[in-house]
Amino acid sequence: MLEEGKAKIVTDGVFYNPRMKFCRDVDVVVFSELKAKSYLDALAGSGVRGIRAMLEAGYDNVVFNDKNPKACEVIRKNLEMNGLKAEVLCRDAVALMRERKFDHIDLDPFGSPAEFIDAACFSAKRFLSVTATDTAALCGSATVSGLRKYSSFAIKTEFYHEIGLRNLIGKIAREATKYDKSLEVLISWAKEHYYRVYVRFKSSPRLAGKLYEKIGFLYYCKNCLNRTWRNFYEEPEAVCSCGKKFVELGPLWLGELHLKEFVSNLRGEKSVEKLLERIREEINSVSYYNIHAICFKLRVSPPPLSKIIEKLKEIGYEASKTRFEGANLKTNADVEELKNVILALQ
Ligand SMILES: C[S@@+](CC[C@H](N)C(=O)[O-])C[C@H]1O[C@@H](n2cnc3c(N)ncnc32)[C@H](O)[C@@H]1O
Repeated sequence: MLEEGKAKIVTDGVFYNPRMKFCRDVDVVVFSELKAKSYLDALAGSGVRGIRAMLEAGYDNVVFNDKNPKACEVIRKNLEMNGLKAEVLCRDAVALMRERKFDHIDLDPFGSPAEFIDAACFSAKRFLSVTATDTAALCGSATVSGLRKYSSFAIKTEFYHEIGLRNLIGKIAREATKYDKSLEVLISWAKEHYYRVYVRFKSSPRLAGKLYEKIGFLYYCKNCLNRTWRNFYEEPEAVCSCGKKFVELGPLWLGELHLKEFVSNLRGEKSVEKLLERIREEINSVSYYNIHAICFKLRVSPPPLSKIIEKLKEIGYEASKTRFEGANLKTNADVEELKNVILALQ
């Protein structure tokens, strides 16, 4: 028997990844704030996510689903062991989500969530939370997989984590609008081998059309590392100010990666709070700069990140660390201004 949070679980050979504990720790903090009226753990495995939602986030109308009969047997055992009662279904998740609606749906698949997103956007009344572990397809390392799964073009850049997260949200947003749903991103993050996104839907054909002001293309210059972005209603950009052609990445989500008011209300234990703090600090900008990549171009050694941020702020720009792992910063200064700051710090 294992213990995770307040849950006691057995796995009996059914999938359970202890490395995802942190993800579920954040879940209980986020779910407590959502207070959903019904919840579908669509790809439940051992049921640990839904069980923790019941024990730690006050969720009481929970449906567990997994197409693997062995998983369903384990979920029933785990519910009983934790003194809980809930409906357990052994269905194909897509078929189930086409038949029934839920206030909150969680998708936590093996690899890509792509095949489930359409039905989840149809079925989820208010909230959808999604994990993706096919980071190569999302972030541009596997361009053709990204096209196949997400109908979005990406190449490997030095800000690939953000491309991956924006690619995933972009897919959810595009699938939602055909059901006349708009969305806002409550919180999202990238860690190790996965991305995690929580969105809130709003039904409105007008707002669904307006959502394309937050979906579009990022233009990236491999020569000088400049980037800019345009939404679907704006004229595309072809050439960088350095004279080289831009590479066009997308469609991607260009909107906020979290909702300030929502994140400011969340409180977690130490490691969760560390992530929340980084998210709260991060300024709103579509892509981060990786300091090592810029210094490599400039053939200089990287100054401390905090010094660059301090200097940018001193001369009137916004600047912050990011939620993404690595020597990254966000700023409203353009790449040439950032390069000047780095050179001045040598
Ligand atoms: C990554 S595991 C879920 C892990 C679990 N959510 C957790 O937090 O530990 C994915 C689960 O999805 C189930 N699954 C895969 N395809 C499915 C489908 N089309 N419908 C329902 N369940 C499916 C698998 O049997 C597997 O148990």
